[in-house]
Amino acid sequence: MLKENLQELHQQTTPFYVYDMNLLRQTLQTAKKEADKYDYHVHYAFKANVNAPILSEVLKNGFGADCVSGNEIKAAIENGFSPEDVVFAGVGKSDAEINFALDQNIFCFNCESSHELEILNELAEKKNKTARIALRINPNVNANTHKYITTGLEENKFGINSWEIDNVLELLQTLKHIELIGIHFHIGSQITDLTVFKNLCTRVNEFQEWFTSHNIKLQHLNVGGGLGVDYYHPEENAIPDFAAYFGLFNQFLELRPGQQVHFELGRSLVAQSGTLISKVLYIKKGITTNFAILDAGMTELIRPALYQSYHKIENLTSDKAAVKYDVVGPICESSDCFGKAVELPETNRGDLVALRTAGAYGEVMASNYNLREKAKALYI
Ligand SMILES: Cc1ncc(COP(=O)(O)O)c(C=O)c1O
Ligand SMILES: N[C@@H](CCCC[NH3+])C(=O)O
Repeated sequence: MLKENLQELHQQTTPFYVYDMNLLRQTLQTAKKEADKYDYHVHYAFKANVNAPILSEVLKNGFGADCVSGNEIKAAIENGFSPEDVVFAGVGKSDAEINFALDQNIFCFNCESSHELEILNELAEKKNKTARIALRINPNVNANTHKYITTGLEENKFGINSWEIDNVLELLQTLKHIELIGIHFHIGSQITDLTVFKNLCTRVNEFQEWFTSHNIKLQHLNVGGGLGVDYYHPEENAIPDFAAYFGLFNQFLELRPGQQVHFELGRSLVAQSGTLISKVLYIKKGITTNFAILDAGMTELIRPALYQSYHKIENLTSDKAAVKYDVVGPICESSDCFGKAVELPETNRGDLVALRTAGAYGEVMASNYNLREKAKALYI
C-alpha cells in the first residue's frame, strides 16, 4: 500500500501517520465474523487509537467501546457508540469520571478494588442510581510478554487478588447501589503465545466454580484483550489469527446457560493498518554503524524507547545496496532510537522511511516534549 501511494506520501509534511483503511476494514470484518461464530461481544479498547475515522469503522462493524477515562467515554458517545455498549475500566477512576459515566448510564464499570466499590456506591446513591459492575479479578496468569505490559500477575496493580474476593463479596452485600453482573480479566498485551489464553480460561473456570458455589449468577465473563500482532512480518501477517483466538476460548471456557462472553481488543484490530512516515534529515558517521537521523522521534512513537519494542523500518525511496544504520530521532534523549544496526538500502537525506505496525499505541502515546507538533494523520 505504501509504495503504490508514494506520490501522495511525498506531498505530506513529515512526520505523519498513514492508515490503510482497506486493511483496517478487512481486519475488523474478520474479527467480527470469527467472534460472531460463538456470539461473542467485542469491545474495542479505545486506548489503542481514538482517531475519528478509525472509530467510525469500528462502530460500523458492530463493536462496543472499552474506555479507561472519562474523556474516552465522551469520545465513544460523540462518535456514535451507544452508552449501553460502553464499559469503563481502570484502577484510578476519578469521582468526576465516575459521575460522568453514571450520568451516561454506561453498560458496566469494571471495578478493581474494595475502595473503588465503596466510592462508586456512594456516588451512585447520590444520583439515586444503581451501577452495574464487573469485578476485575487478578488471575495470576503469566502473559509471557514485556514486563511493562503484563497486567495479570499478583504483583501488578490491576484487579482484585483471589484471596480478597471473600471480603469483596461480603462488602458487596452491603452496597445497595451496585449490581454485580460479571467478572473481568485482562492479563496483558501483545500476547503471541496462545497457550497463555488457555491458562486464563482454566483460571476463569475456577473462579466461576467459586461464584457458583456461593450462589452468585454472572451474566457475563469479560476476558479482556491482549491478542498480539506480528511486528516482524506486517505484510505476511497483516491480519491476526482471530479464528484460532476465539476458537480457543470456545474450546476451553466453560459457560453457564445464557452467559455472554465479552472481549476488549485493541492492538490486534488496529496496529497493522497504521504506519509512521518520516523523512531522513541527516546521515552521520558512528563508531561501528552510521546514524540515520529521522524527523520523527520518540515523541511520535514512544514504544521503542519505552519497551525496546521492535517496529519494522523500511526505506520507501531507495533500492540501493543494503547498509546498516542506527535509526534515531531528533529528540534530546539517547533512548530516542528506533533500531540499532538496521539493514536498509543505502539511505540519504530526503528519503522516506516507514515505521510499520504503528496503528495501535502510536498516535495516542505521542507527546509534545521538546515542544514538538502533533503529527497529522492521512487515511488512504
Ligand atoms: C483492561 C484492558 N482491556 C483491554 C486492553 C487492550 O489490550 P490489547 O490492545 O492488548 O488488546 C488493555 C490494554 O492492555 C487493558 O488494560
Ligand atoms: N501501550 C502498550 C500497551 C499497553 C496496553 C494497555 N494496558 C504498548 O504500546 O504496547
